[in-house]
Amino acid sequence: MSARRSISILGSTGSVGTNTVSLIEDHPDSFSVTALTANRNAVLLAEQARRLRPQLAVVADPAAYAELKTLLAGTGIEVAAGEEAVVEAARLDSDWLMAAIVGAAGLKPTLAAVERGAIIGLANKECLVCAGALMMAEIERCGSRLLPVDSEHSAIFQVFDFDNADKVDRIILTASGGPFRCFSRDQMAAVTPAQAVAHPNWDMGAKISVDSATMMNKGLELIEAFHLFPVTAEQIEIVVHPQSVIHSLVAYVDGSVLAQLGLPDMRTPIAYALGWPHRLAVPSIRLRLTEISQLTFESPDPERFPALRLARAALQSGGSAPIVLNAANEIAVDAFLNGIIGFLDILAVVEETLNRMPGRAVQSLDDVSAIDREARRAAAQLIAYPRTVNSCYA
Ligand SMILES: NC(=O)C1=CN([C@@H]2O[C@H](COP(=O)(O)OP(=O)(O)OC[C@H]3O[C@@H](n4cnc5c(N)ncnc54)[C@H](OP(=O)(O)O)[C@@H]3O)[C@@H](O)[C@H]2O)C=CC1
Ligand SMILES: CC(=O)[C@@H](O)[C@H](O)COP(=O)(O)O
Ligand SMILES: [Mn+2]
Repeated sequence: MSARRSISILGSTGSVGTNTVSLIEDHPDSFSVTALTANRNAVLLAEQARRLRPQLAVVADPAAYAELKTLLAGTGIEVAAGEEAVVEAARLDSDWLMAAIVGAAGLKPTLAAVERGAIIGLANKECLVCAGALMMAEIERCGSRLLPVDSEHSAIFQVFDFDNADKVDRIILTASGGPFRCFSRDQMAAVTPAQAVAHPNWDMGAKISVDSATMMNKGLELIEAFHLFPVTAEQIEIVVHPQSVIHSLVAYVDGSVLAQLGLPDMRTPIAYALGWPHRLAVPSIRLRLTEISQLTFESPDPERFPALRLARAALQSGGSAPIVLNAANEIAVDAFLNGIIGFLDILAVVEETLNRMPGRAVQSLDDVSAIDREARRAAAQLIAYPRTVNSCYA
């Protein structure tokens, strides 16, 4: 790369965010940093800001403002707080933005960056699940560019022949199967949050780790793939591949199947998007085929992992269903992590919320926001849970 690319990171203190920061620090001549945002981890955000010298550092939670301000006093870095300030951070002029907030809370700031035509590295799959059609239309309208960061979608992006999309037979999304791949339903009933977040291959934030354990992550990724690539829902197949080395595949009409392989390390898909259309060097990551004893594949079990059925049905219904699926899942996962409900209750809450909310059309972001709020309330009521975390609009 010749000129330095200016970068903003939404969710810089999270798992994807810290990997992005570390890649930027490994390539000081290639990048400068414009804005960093977190929810409430002011200590880590301030450390990152002192090293990367952004114009602006923002915490979404106003309660963390005083701490951030104190920690960055005298640095000349502007400090702000609140959801609107996160959106303002996304609006600041940068070439490239990493969307790595977790949940539907990432939708509004990501759209703010789309509107100014930025290149977006998209980790936050929930915003495509909730507002995929609206978001893709905005990207087209505003001349923005979406680069998938989710490992499977980065893999597909790298091997999908967009000039011959009609020659694609299907996309094969790989799934690790998560920590409970071989558990019976009875065993799953007793698992703890600590067991659920212990992913066998990937080191990720708590919410996505639980999603991997229920396989709702793959359900969300099915919907994400539908919006990112010119294929029908029926052309997206899910295959369990416990080693997470083949990150996904594209099968063509002539029988050729192209795959992207790599170690299960998010720095690879993040580096691909950060450097795009060039490739960044990440010398510490090397896949050595002779060190891998085997690559295996299985069909997913719909009985033990009902998330796959629910997500596919929501995608096929369209309209409000994917928004309800996502919102109920966010509430249920949060309740599980806080010890309010059991692991199997997560999908029971999602299914019951979908049953209780009649499907309706979605025409605008206001519709998305209203359905999201209603679904959070419905799911929280089902479990008498007082929180409605991470709404796409407060
Ligand atoms: N982790 C991974 O390897 C992968 C993640 N993804 C997707 O990327 C996204 C981020 O995942 P991950 O990094 O694991 O998540 P983490 O929980 O590790 O990090 C989330 C980040 O978002 C911030 N945040 C949380 N809630 C809010 C909010 N309401 N408003 C503003 N900021 C908020 C957090 O701040 P704070 O630290 O202050 O709480 C943190 O910076 C998710 O959508 C996930 O599905 C996709 C593929 C792989
Ligand atoms: C790293 C990444 O992209 C995650 O979404 C990962 O794929 C989770 O693994 P599974 O959902 O396949 O268990
Ligand atoms: Mn993924």
